[in-house]
Amino acid sequence: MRLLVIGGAGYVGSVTSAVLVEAGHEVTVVDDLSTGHRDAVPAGAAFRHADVLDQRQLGDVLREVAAGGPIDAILHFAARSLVGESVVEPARYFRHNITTTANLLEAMRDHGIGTIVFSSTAACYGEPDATPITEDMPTVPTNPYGASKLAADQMLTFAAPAYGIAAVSLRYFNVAGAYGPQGERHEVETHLIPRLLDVAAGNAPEASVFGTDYPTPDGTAIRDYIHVRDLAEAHLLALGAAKQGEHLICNLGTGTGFSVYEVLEAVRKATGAAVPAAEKPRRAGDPARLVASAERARTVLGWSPERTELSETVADAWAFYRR
Ligand SMILES: NC(=O)c1ccc[n+]([C@@H]2O[C@H](COP(=O)([O-])OP(=O)(O)OC[C@H]3O[C@@H](n4cnc5c(N)ncnc54)[C@H](O)[C@@H]3O)[C@@H](O)[C@H]2O)c1
Ligand SMILES: O=c1ccn([C@@H]2O[C@H](COP(=O)(O)OP(=O)(O)O[C@H]3O[C@H](CO)[C@H](O)[C@H](O)[C@H]3O)[C@@H](O)[C@H]2O)c(=O)[nH]1
Repeated sequence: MRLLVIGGAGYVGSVTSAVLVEAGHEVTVVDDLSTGHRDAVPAGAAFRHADVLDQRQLGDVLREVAAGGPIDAILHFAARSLVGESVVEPARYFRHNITTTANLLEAMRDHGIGTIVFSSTAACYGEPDATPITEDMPTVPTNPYGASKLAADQMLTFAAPAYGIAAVSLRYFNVAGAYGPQGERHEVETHLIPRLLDVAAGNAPEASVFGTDYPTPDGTAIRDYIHVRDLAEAHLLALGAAKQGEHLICNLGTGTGFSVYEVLEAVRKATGAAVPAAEKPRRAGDPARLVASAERARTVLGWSPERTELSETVADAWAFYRR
């Protein structure tokens, strides 16, 4: 397939681009490098620098790429995705995450592009009453980031039949790990594993454990850490499963949760470093427990995660960090 990967210079987008290229697809990455890196784009993919918030820039890229042959599908990873920042800049988050999606959907209609795979998030569910989380549970986001992603999902639900396109939203839980030279490299890093690796490497003095009074066995928050390589495979399967006029939503997680203390232990083991950690108050808006049911992804996409050992995921992240 001829594919456009919007946001393919970022963490998840670069790993997925590498897997798509390996599978024999023709990939063009479109990215404004606002949080991504030019050198993260795999060698076998073409690159176009453009901001998809700007319809003119997007139109220029589409015309240029389509001149070489029809575009079969778009994978849309581009977003503002820092939960804490979204709480202080809600309008910016809504504008970015909704407008990028709206621009891409209208461009698909205008250029006859039939399929979109969208990066959605577990943050759409907010504070669920129960785990594992299935796609039919209530979506009540607790922060503007999750709300803006949910709004984009809803846009896809209406746009799929209206424009006759095939849409798939993949709701990632906590993405972790790396795939060779592609990994997590955010300038502003809020995610647990890379922050712990910073301490292990001596680049930060001490780790923070946000909240030790959650109703969980050890008092720290539980998350479902999905290996980025497994996540990338799901995008390949989603391209095959997408149906014209329909919007499919699938959770992607392992179905197993680990607490912050368990992740800290895994990082200490993988790195051999002491990783001193201080107990801090809860981070605003953090749910106690987010664990996916990936049953729908299993049955509809034929997907199942293969890298479910936390130790392996952390070891891959550490190997990338040390490069
Ligand atoms: N990392 C996670 O744990 C996680 C979890 C759930 C969902 N997600 C979603 O997955 C997607 C990818 O996340 P990530 O961690 O790889 O983020 P990232 O910031 O590493 O990647 C996003 C990429 O999009 C590019 N981009 C942003 N705005 C753009 C624009 N207007 N035009 C062109 N390019 C633009 C950035 O430069 C960057 O390369 C996001 O949509 C995020 O909301 C991530
Ligand atoms: O230094 C840290 C960083 C994080 N945490 C804790 O570790 C857990 C995981 O935090 P992350 O920041 O790694 O990830 P989140 O669970 O906040 O992820 C949320 O935000 C992500 C985007 O940033 C995704 O959208 C994801 O689906 C959504 O649940 C949370 O309990 C957090 O409080 C710490 O204790 N110390």
